Amino acid sequence: MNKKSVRDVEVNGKRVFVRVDFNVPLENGKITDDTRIRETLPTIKYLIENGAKVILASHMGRPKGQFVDSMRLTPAAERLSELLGKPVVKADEAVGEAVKAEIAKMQNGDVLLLENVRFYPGEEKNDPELAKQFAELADLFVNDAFGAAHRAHASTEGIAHFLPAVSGLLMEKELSVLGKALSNPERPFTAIIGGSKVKDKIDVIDNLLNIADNVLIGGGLSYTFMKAQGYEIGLSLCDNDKLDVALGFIQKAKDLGKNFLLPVDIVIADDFKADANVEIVEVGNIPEKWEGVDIGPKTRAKYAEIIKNSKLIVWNGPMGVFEIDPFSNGTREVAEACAQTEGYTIIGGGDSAAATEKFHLAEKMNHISTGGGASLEFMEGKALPGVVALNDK
Ligand SMILES: Nc1ncnc2c1ncn2[C@@H]1O[C@H](COP(=O)(O)OP(=O)(O)OP(=O)(O)O)[C@@H](O)[C@H]1O
Ligand SMILES: O=C(O)[C@H](O)COP(=O)(O)O
Repeated sequence: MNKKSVRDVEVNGKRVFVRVDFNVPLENGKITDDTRIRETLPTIKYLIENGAKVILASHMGRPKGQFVDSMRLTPAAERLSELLGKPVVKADEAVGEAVKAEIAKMQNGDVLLLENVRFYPGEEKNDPELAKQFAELADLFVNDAFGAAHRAHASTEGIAHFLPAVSGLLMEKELSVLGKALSNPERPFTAIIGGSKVKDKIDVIDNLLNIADNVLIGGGLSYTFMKAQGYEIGLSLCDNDKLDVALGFIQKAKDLGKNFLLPVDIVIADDFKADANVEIVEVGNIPEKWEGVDIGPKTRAKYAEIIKNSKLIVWNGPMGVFEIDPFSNGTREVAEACAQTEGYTIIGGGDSAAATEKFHLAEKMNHISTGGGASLEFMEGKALPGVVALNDK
C-alpha cells in the first residue's frame, strides 16, 4: 500500500484521533456480534503500548444528525473495555469543551471513546467546520474504519485535511488482502455473487468479469438473468429495468471467454416463510404464484466443485434467503465448499459474513472483510475516499 500506516509515524505522547467502525449489530442494547470491535484491537493495543493517548471515534446506525439514545456508543465502550482489560472512558459528546476537558486529563496509554459522530449533522455532509473541530482534539489522525472508508464524511475524510493522516493496522490488512487478490490473483479465480438485486451488483459483476475466471451467480439477483433469457420466474425477485444489463453480462462473459454460471435448478416456495410449501424445479419451470428462494441441489454441487478447484475465491451475497432455514441450504453448501477448499477464501462482508457465522464456518475462511458496502466498492474497482485522503508514503 502506498499510504502511510501508524507504524510509519511517532505516536508516543501524542493525542491520536482513531476513526474506527464500531457500527455493530445491537439487540435490546446488547452487542450480538463484536467482530468489528475485536478487529480494531491490534491498532488500539499498538497505540497503547507505544504511549499514545487514544481518542476513538465511530458512527453507529443512521441517526440523521440527531442525538438518539439507542444509538449511543456506550455498549461498544463497555465491550472494548472488557476486551482490552482496562478502563475505556466514554464521552457523551464527540466535540466541544467537555470533550476537550476529558482529553486534557488523559495520560499516555489511556483510551477515550467519543460519542456517535453521526449525532452531528456535519458528519455525513463532510462539513469542514466539524472536521476542524475533530482535528482540534488531536495531533494525529489514524483511520482504521475500513467499513466506513467508502463514505466521505467529516471523521473519515474531512479530518485528514487538517492533521497528519495515516492508516490503522486493520485498514492496512483489508487493503492489502483485497488489493492483492484483485490486482494479482492466483488462478483459477472464482467470484461468487449473490444477494437480492442486480442493480446493487452491476459494477461488481462488471469488474469481476474482467478479472475472475469463473463468476457464479445465485440469490435474488439470478432471476433477472433468467427472465432476460426468456424463462418464466413466477413471483421471484426481478429488476425489470436491468434485463438488458443482465443480457449484456452474459454476452460480455462469452466475449471474454469467462465461465459465467447461473443456477440450473431452483428451490421454490409458495410463501416467504419457513412453513411454506417447497419444491425443486429446473430453471424455467417456476409456476406463476411461486417464487425462487434458493439455488437447487444440482447448482450447489456444480458451484461447490468449482470452488474446491479454485485457488482464490471471493464471495459477496447469499445464494438464497438464508435467514429462513428451509431456504438456507444453497448458502450453507457454498459456505461449506469455501471452508473445505484449499484455495484462499475472501468473504466480502455484510450478509455473506453473517451467513458464515450462522453456519459456524467463519473460522475456516481466510479473510472475512469488516466492510459490507466498503468491500463491495473496493471490488468494483472504486477509490475509497477514506483511503485516498491519507498521507502517501
Ligand atoms: N431468492 C431470493 N429472494 C429474495 N431474497 C433473497 C433471495 N436470495 C437472497 N435474498 C436476500 O438477499 C438479502 C441479501 O441481499 P443484499 O444484496 O443486501 O446482500 P449482500 O450482498 O450480502 O449485501 P451486503 O454485503 O452489503 O450486506 C438477504 O437478506 C437474503 O435473504
Ligand atoms: O455497516 C457498514 O457497512 C458501515 O458501518 C457503513 O455504514 P453506512 O452504510 O450506514 O454508511
